[in-house]
Formats: sequence, C-alpha cells, structure tokens
Amino acid sequence: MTQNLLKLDFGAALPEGGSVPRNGSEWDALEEALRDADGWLRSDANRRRDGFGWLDLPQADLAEVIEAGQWLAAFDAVIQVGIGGSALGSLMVANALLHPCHNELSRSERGPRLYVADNADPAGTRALWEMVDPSRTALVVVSKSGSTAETMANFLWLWENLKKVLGEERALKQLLVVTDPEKGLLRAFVAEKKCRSLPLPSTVGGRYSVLSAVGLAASAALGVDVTDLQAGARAMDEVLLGAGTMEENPAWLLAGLHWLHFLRGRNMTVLMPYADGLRDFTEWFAQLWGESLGKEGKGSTPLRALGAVDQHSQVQLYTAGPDDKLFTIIDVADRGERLILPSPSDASLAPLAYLGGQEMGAMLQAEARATAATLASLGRPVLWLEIPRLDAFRLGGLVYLYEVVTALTGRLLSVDPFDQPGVEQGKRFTYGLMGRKGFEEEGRKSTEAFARIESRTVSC
Ligand SMILES: O=P(O)(O)OC[C@H]1O[C@H](O)[C@H](O)[C@@H](O)[C@@H]1O
Repeated sequence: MTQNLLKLDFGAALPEGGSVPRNGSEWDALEEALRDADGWLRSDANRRRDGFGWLDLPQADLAEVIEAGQWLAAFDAVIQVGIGGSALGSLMVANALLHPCHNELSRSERGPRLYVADNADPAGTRALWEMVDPSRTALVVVSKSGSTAETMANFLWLWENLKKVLGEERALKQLLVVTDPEKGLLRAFVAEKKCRSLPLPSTVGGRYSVLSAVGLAASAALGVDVTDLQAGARAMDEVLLGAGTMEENPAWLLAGLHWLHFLRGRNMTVLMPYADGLRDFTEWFAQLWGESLGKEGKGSTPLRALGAVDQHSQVQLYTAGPDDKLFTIIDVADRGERLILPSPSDASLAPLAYLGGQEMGAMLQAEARATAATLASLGRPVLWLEIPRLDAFRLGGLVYLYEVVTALTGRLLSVDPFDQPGVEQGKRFTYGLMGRKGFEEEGRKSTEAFARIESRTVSC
C-alpha cells in the first residue's frame, strides 16, 4: 500500500554488499524473527501492558489536546517544563514544522513562542524567565512520574515566581499539568489546586509519548495541525500492518538491518538528515534509541548528525574511521522554500560563477547524495530515506516508524525496549545526594562511588 509517506533505499545497507539472499539464509531467519517480534508487539495481551500504550496513540481522541492548544494559543509564550521524553517531542515537532531554522529557538507567526525548560541549569532558567512577560505566559509542566528532579526544580522555581508576580489565583489560570492520570506528585497537585490537566496514559512511556498531550498540546498551540500529525502515524501503522515481508516493511527492514550490522560489530547508528527542520528529530531519536536498547551490555549508540553541517565536522570519521556504523541519510524531496543563487557581480567573486542560477536546496540534495555515494563506494553500509515534504503528515509517519523500529530492535536484542533501569539509578543517587527522605542509603552509595573517582587527582 502506498501512502506517499517515504521511500527507503537499502541496496547499500545489505551486509556484505550483496543482493537479498534467500532460501534458508540468515535473511529468511531474520524475517521470521521480525514476524514474531511484530506479533509480540501487537498481541492483545501486551497491548494493555505498561510500555505498549503508544501503539494506540494514532487512534486516540484528540479533542482535549486540541482544546488545550486553543487555550494556550492566546498566550504570548508557552514554557514547557519537562525533560527527556517530556520535552524532546515538542521541540522536535516545533523545530520541524514551525521554525526549521537550526540556530533559532522559536518562531511562530500564529501562536505563542515556545520555550522548553528542560535542563536544571540556573543560568538557562533565569535567562528564560527574563525573556517572557509572566502575565502573558503559560506554564505547561510535563512529567510522567511527577518526580523527576530537574523538572520539579524548574517547576518549583517558575511556579513560585509566577505566583509572586500574579498571585496564586491568576497564576493557576496560566498553568497546565500533563502527567499520569492516577498517580504521582503532580496528580496530587492537580487534585489540590484543581488546575487544568491532561493525562499521559499510564501505559505510555515518556520517550514514546510525543503523539500524546506531551508533544501535541504545545504543538497545537503553535499552529501545528496535530490531526495531520496523528493521521501520518495512522497511515504508517496501516502500511506496517499490511506489509508481511522484509522488502515491503520499512520497520522490519530498519530493525533487521540494524540487527545484522550489530552482529557484524557495527553497534553505532548515524542518523543524518539533510534538513535543518529535522535536527531535533535526531535528538528525539537519540533518546528513543539509546534508552530503549542500551541494556545488559547490549545496544547501539545513536549518533546525531546534520547534513551538510557535519560534512565539515564528522564525515572524515565516518568515511575513514572504524567501520562500526550504519548510516541513515534522510533527504526531503520538496523543501518548500527555493533560493536561486545569484551570479556574482563582484570581480573578486567571479570564481563562484558555477553557483549562479543554481537552487540552494538542489545543492544540499546533491551534497546528501554525494555523502551517501562516498560512504557506499567505501563499502560503508548506508540507507537512503526520502520524504516527499517535511509536513505534519510525513513527520507523524516518521515518528511512528522509528518507534516501531526501536521496539522491534529491542525484541531482536532480547532487551526490554520500554524500561530504563540505568537512568533510574542516577535518579536515585541524585535524590540521595539532595537529601530526599527514604534515599539515604543511595546517597551514601553515591558518595562512596564518587570517592573512587576522586581517589587520584591532578590539578593545575
Ligand atoms: O516524564 P518524566 O517522568 O519526568 O521523565 C522524564 C525522563 O526521565 C528519565 O530520564 C527517563 O529515563 C526518561 O525516559 C524520561 O523521559
């Protein structure tokens, strides 16, 4: 079935550079393993379990999210307070669909400006606060657990300051909380204050939550057509459900090829879009991939790159460094914007005449092809993924595709793609070091472990 979502060229990513091998081969066994993994992912029994809820988001009712978006749209600024899965999705959507300029934080003609308070760096939080007019700013605090220290610290500081300026009654009218529908500290806060809130279904993990209120509420406020975004995810779901072989199913192909290259020692994956608008897509993907797969000594390290910028930074390593990476180059066929380069009118610039009359996007595309071709010519495995346009529909498709790919790859690796035990340890150590009740032992262990780091020192 074609939905005009994307095309994936995989000829140069087949291991050993060959054509698709058949008949009892590793490829056939992999196809079978992927069929099983897909069955596991989509089984009725699993669908209701923690971690699997994101599979239902393409069908979810968006009425509440759209209503919240309309309410937020009246503000001049929206500060989304959250980190990891509670921040990167909104940034990714906004960067892709509203302000694809890779060196500007936020620009939107229709809606408010979006700011994300993720890191708990006092300099960043203070600077952000000074950029907004509190009386025209909404706080959207997002946390699945309702306890992440960075989010809670930023929330506490911003909330108390908002109350100081506006008084509690008015400040409450500028607050939206997105959290678990039943449990957690933020849910208790909502019950106490009776403020506006939206649920993040308990079965949806943070890094798989972009198609819920977590990623959609602020996006809707900024003017993103969230219905289209969801429709793209739904269309991708239909494609994947209707595709029963490796060659037809882009999720099986991506997961399967990552697995085959992983077996050949390529445990890094480079995602390199040639589009400023997809820069934050790589950030979002890096969390999804890294946290889902890095377990039990296994995993694949996500490397974020941006074409053509990283041609001037990383491509030397990619072409001549260790052969331990699988590359995915993403291209956008129609960039919407066309910039025809003028012929130089200054004598000293005459050598640039070869650029005159050329279209800038065509040059970027030529560079993408040149990089992919260079990698392929050196025998480095490279996938070419092309989307027709960077719009809400295609972005929704890409998001859902990569979520499925990640979950399937986790299954192939025999790890749980929906937990994050390694991150939880760091959270517990932080609570211990910050004196949170019940975490005294963790604080002690953390101090002990750090003492080993400090046991040998050089200062200058
Ligand atoms: O939404 P929260 O519960 O505040 O979690 C925010 C982030 O916290 C941790 O770092 C988890 O590993 C992430 O997966 C999660 O996205």
